Amino acid sequence: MSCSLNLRSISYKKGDKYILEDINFDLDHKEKIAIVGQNGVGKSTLLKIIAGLKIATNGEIEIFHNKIKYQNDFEKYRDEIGYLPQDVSSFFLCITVIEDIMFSLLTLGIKKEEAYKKSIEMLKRLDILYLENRVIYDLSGGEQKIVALAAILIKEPKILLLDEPTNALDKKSENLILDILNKIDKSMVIVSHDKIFIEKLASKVYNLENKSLTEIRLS
Ligand SMILES: Nc1ncnc2c1ncn2[C@@H]1O[C@H](COP(=O)(O)OP(=O)(O)OP(=O)(O)O)[C@@H](O)[C@H]1O
Repeated sequence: MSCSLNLRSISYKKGDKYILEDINFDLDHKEKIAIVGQNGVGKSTLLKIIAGLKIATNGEIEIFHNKIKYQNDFEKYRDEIGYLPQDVSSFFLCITVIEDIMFSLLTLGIKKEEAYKKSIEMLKRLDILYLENRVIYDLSGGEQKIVALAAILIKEPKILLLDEPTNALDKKSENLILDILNKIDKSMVIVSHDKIFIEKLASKVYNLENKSLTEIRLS
């Protein structure tokens, strides 16, 4: 089976306490899986380990069947992995919405005119064109979340790691995001407390409890 991600016996220790122990899962190409669990069980920590933002204490990660040995190895996959943090307030690098969305493309070497055109298309797709010239830090939490998602999606990463993509969103925005994510044929790991959202998006659901993952059925 061709996989985007393989996690083998991943553990993570904070101080003298294990937060995660012996975590294993495979994410097939274009598969969408969800991780649920109570507050503080380590869901965000696990996503950060996969994104290369935290180093596992033990265990092994493979990305596209390549073993990640050192944190630097994650650099090779920076453009392939789109990570949406739970709190996006420190996610942005530019002042206005359009600048931030374009920035992702300019760093990929795309010319300014083309980057602008694509960014406008993405804002339209996410129904936030009206935010184009707004200062990001003046936006609501929900608006910031959608802008962050736009900045990630525009780079067309092969793996999406989404931490609570719908918290702070109203029903209309949530449905729009659900529709967009359902249409994206990419591998995804979604952490969410929103069971209805997960049911409509993920083909597998794992519960994180007592430091380990168990596959569950929601209904
Ligand atoms: N920077 C940190 N310093 C100290 N402890 C931390 C830090 N980050 C996370 N933790 C602890 O690690 C544990 C797991 O946190 P994590 O944020 O991964 O949980 P979570 O399952 O994502 O929770 P939530 O559903 O509330 O977002 C918690 O006990 C938390 O207090």
